[in-house]
Amino acid sequence: MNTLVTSFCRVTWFRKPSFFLVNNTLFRKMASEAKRAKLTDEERTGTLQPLMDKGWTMVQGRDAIYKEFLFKDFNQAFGFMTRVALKADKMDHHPEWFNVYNKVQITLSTHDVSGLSHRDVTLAKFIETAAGSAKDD
Ligand SMILES: C[C@H](O)[C@H](O)[C@H]1CNC2=NC(N)=NC(=O)C2=N1
Repeated sequence: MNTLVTSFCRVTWFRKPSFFLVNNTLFRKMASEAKRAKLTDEERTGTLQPLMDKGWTMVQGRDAIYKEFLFKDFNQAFGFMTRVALKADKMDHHPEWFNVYNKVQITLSTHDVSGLSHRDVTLAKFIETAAGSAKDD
């Protein structure tokens, strides 16, 4: 725990769980709840379109996104899944996925709000990067 005190403000930062107090107002928790709130219509246009351009599609009958990834072999696919799994656990946000040999099918949605949230967008962006680097394995 770290505390910074100036004449007008007192900031206390807790490492685990990571949140901070500014003049006794709890911040990180609010930010974390906002990340798990359902995306608004305005947020969807800005954040989902770049993912759709990369091949993500909306799941029929569900507020969720989906993409299939193909790799050279199982080794490459599993390397990719390992990177994603570590990130997902750090975020406390887990994908629904299915793997056979070199194929990984991924559905992202936020179960707590029964729909898409900022966490899905963050994880999808990470997945795109991880898929790119897995091809170098
Ligand atoms: C208790 C725990 O924080 C929740 O169950 C987390 C775990 N991982 C999760 N993953 C996903 N995709 N959606 C969630 O709402 C979610 N919630």
